[in-house]
Amino acid sequence: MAAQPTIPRRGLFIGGGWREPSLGRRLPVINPATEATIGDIPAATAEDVEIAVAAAREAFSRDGGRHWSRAPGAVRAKFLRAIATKIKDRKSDLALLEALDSGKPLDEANGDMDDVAACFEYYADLAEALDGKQCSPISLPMENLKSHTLKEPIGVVGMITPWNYPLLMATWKVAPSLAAGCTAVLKPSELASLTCLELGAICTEVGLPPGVLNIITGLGPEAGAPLSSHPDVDKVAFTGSTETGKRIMTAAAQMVKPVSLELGGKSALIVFDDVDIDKAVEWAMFGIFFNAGQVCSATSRLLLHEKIAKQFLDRLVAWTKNIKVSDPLEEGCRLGSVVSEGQYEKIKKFISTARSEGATILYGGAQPQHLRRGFFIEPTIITDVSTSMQIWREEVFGPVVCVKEFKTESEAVELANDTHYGLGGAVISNDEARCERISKALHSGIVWINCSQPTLVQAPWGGNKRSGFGRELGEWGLENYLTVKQVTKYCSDEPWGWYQPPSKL
Ligand SMILES: NC(=O)C1=CN([C@@H]2O[C@H](COP(=O)(O)OP(=O)(O)OC[C@H]3O[C@@H](n4cnc5c(N)ncnc54)[C@H](O)[C@@H]3O)[C@@H](O)[C@H]2O)C=CC1
Ligand SMILES: C[N+](C)(C)CCCC(=O)O
Repeated sequence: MAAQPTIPRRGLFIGGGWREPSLGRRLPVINPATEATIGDIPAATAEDVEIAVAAAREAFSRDGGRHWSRAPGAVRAKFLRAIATKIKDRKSDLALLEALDSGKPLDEANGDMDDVAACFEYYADLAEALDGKQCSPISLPMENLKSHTLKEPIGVVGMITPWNYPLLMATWKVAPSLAAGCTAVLKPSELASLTCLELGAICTEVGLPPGVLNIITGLGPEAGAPLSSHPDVDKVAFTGSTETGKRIMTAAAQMVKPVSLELGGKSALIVFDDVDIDKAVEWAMFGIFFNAGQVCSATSRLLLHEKIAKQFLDRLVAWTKNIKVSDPLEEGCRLGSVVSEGQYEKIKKFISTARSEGATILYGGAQPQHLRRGFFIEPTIITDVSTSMQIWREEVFGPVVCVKEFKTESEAVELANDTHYGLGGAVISNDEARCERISKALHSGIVWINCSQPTLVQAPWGGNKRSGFGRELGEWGLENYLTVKQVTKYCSDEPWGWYQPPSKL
């Protein structure tokens, strides 16, 4: 097991320095794998939100924006690359903090830190490329007018992020918004804020201009709500539950503030009868057991062709029995604890409701015998599911997959689309034409073919329906934080000629 680090005691990161929260309150940090309190984080309130937003506003307009918001993208790129380098230098201690804070396996947390660094580097490149995209001419059918566009940073961004990928989900917002020239106030989840606070320390080390990124930890209603309704915040970017997303959108609507929302999901993985069963089983597991299923795009509904269903489930159970469920820091751990007691209770309730509604718990469903402390739940496979059951309809956000069989391709698509959500979807088949057809037929923002979950920083990420709107990552992620200005010039020597000139007499 890795050595337990000291948990840094941080304040709120505002205006380039650390501040105690105005009301002096702090929240405990609980390691969900041991239930031990391992530290605390500041609890910001509306007073702190005021100060943080003011710092971000000042940084946005400092010196007319010469040093940040209107500076060449290359200037901002330098800082983003420096942050990436520091993340890489501190990879193992950040990963350890994140594993202790969230319960995810250390191997996963290490991978997340690689993704964080790669995301900062990617948007450094896009910040540079942005300079070359300015003043792009618009083709017009007349000679006397010329138009071009300017892409400008949207302003001060409020970011409210979840606990499932604490630093990565923050980075998906911080990196592109800073690349665009915005300044920001980040409010990570109270359930896992440690690595986001360390990002503050890194910003200081790389000399990021004060106020460009401010990080305030605290509870949703106390710190997140005043941020989402603040009149001086120009945009809110949110990842989290659909319920909170609705509240944020309502608050932002009062100021006609744009929002981007990356919300829940109930994604389906469709497996046809022409596949290599073991390969498909592994993807099905990765789709729902990775990060203990606490993934917005988790393929939590498994649709199996009836011809292979029995054999597939036998193999799925055999593979699942083999998953190492343990303390996240143990070598080879593949399933850690879920993030909190609240989440643990919620998942257990989902399982008991499924049982009482008549579904079969084919495997798992309880706390593992060997882990009596900590919020661990066995990887769980549920069959005999009907489309009216809660387990089919609602997001569990835990290591729980529900299974249904289908006979035909159209039935599979209909079942996959039978949800209010629209984030991800996946199909496994050796028939390429069928995979193409299904990728078009699924009502979701992301489709995986012959896999589930691989995520590329270059490719757009986001959902439809109640999974939200707006796209993160790729060039779409940068556009999220830019506004397009039209500049039109009259360039004829002739007068416009609409009104009669006054008589010269
Ligand atoms: N799509 C996703 O990535 C995520 C989905 N979820 C879903 O949400 C369920 C509940 O988890 P929670 O942690 O409670 O998610 P949540 O949506 O309440 O929390 C996400 C963020 O929103 C903030 N927040 C909460 N209430 C707020 C408010 N009124 N105004 C502004 N910000 C607010 C939280 O402090 C946190 O930073 C999970 O069981 C899961 O189903 C949770 C986290 C991530
Ligand atoms: C793709 N992955 C697993 C790295 C992140 C998913 C994002 C989310 O759960 O909100």
